[in-house]
Amino acid sequence: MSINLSTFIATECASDDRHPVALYQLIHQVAMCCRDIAAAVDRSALVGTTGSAGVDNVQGEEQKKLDIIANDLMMEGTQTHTALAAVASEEMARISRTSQERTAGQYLLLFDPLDGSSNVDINAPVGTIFSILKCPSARAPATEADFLQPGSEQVCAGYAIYGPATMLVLTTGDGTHGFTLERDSGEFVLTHPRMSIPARTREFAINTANTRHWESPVKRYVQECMAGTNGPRQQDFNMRWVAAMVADVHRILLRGGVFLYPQDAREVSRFGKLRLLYEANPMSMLVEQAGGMSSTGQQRVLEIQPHALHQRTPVMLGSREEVERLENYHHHVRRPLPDLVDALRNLWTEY
Ligand SMILES: O=P(O)(O)OC[C@H]1O[C@](O)(COP(=O)(O)O)[C@@H](O)[C@@H]1O
Ligand SMILES: [Mg+2]
Ligand SMILES: [Mg+2]
Repeated sequence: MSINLSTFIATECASDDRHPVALYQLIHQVAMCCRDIAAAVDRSALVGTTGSAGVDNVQGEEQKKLDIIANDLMMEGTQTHTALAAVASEEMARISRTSQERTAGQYLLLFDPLDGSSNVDINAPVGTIFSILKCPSARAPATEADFLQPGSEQVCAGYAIYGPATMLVLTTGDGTHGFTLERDSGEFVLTHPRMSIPARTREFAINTANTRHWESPVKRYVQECMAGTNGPRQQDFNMRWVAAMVADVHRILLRGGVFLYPQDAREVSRFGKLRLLYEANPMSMLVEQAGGMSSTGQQRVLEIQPHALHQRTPVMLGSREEVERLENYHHHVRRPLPDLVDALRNLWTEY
């Protein structure tokens, strides 16, 4: 007998003494928003919603029409949820407080409404990434500072992938579970319980067009993979890059591999490309819950203390042995005054 998302949530909820029912209701609501976004992506070529919206977002990146539509669907679908105090999105400069009266035990929702949105116009996979945190201030209106919690504080992380099939993958800290949308019934059906990333892999994912901008540990790692059976790794590797983090991470959850978006010499002021709070943190929790690892090369992603809502970070995640190897390569390189360099870089990002 198949288990759908509602049944799964009811069962989890009944056996969970860590989280209240309200959290599971919120997760279900976010899943329904993802279902609406899947439908919007599905019909985009038919109704003229592919292409650029002609404006930039807060990150200075071009917004696609579907970035805005996906953001609106998430906002509209969650605004009235009583368990939600405030929302932060890649597409919004500031946080948005919900219309709910502030009560104790509410949550904060963070999301990247459409990840990999440049794939929309070529009918390649895109997705939605989300993260849920407890709101620390019980009575006062939620503030941006409330969102600046390390990823280890997340109570739920997940993504939806809009590919040949729509899937929802989520964790509340007890394994990573995948559901497939059955289009006729509109139900998410549990198809991938307790996903598990193999510790070893021979597949890596990185945008090699940026090779000349990487730091030496990443150059070394990729060169060794590319050297194949003739190199120090003595085995051939395969390379994949979908240019949508959801799709690359999804592949890793299903068959292993390692995904890298490292620090880039061109991006000193941005300290990596991917956003910590609504890309790197949720993906890191999902990967760790599936037995993998996630690191900046220097530290566990989930232990980074955020200082800004749209902060960026280097990310290396996936099969444990490969991420450990990457960390070792980074630890062998002496960085000049690393703390001072990081502090200056962070200040630059913030102002
Ligand atoms: O185009 P690049 O530099 O290869 O970057 C691809 C990366 O950028 C992202 O598309 C960023 O996500 P957004 O589309 O949400 O901005 C990741 O999903 C992906 O891994
Ligand atoms: Mg993204
Ligand atoms: Mg996006």
